[in-house]
Amino acid sequence: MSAVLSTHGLVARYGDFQALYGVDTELGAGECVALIGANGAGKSTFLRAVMGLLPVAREMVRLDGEPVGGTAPDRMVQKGVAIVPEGRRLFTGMSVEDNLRVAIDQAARAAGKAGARAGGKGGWTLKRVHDLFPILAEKARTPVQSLSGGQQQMVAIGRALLCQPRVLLCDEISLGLAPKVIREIYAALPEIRAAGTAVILVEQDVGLAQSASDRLYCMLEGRVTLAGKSAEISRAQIGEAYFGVGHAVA
Ligand SMILES: Nc1ncnc2c1ncn2[C@@H]1O[C@H](COP(=O)(O)OP(=O)(O)OP(=O)(O)O)[C@@H](O)[C@H]1O
Repeated sequence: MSAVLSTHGLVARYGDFQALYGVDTELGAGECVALIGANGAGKSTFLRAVMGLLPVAREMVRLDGEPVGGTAPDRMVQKGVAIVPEGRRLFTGMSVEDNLRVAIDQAARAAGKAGARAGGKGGWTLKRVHDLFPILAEKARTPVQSLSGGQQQMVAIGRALLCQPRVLLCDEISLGLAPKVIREIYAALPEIRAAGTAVILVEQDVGLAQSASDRLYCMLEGRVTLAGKSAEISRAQIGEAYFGVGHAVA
């Protein structure tokens, strides 16, 4: 597999506390990889470390083979990596459309063409985001804080897509949402991948993670304890990797 993104012995710390202990992963072009694991396993830390939100050594993260570890997040966006962060982090007080336009402007600046329409590799435009999540067109003028959690998540995903990513990092996009809304959001994944964007999904719902992904990694206490094709991994294997030997997932 030629990896679009890979990590090599990725180590991350919060001060004296070590949260990741040498994490090796690979993400193929257009692939969807799920990252599962119990609370505190290090999943969000992994995404933060990849995105340049935590200091890591250059060689520990590669994008198309180029060492990019520790590159500032705005530069990572320019290089084609976008994140849907835990908690969404929308610009409250701004409308749905203005939230999305921030990303369009950012992508245009990154492309060095002032005022250019979003025209990066993924070709994501406001219209395509509206096609993906029609409710965002209906609510274009609505302040984001008035939206439901699911609608806010759609804005967060749309905003990330408008950065024209080749790699999309999603942190717990189903958290706190109703099953119907989760299905709507996950239904967008095939189209995102069809646009050539590879996805890393951090997901607490193991069944959802497994069904949505090509491959998965399970983490426990800052280490990868299981890696393989999602369709081939058994619940017993996941149970052991998730909690340590001797446990099972329901
Ligand atoms: N800002 C921080 N400062 C110090 N320690 C942190 C910080 N953020 C996370 N940690 C610690 O790092 C470890 C990994 O946390 P992380 O948030 O990456 O886990 P996670 O797998 O994403 O779990 P969750 O599903 O709860 O978000 C945990 O022990 C957590 O307490």
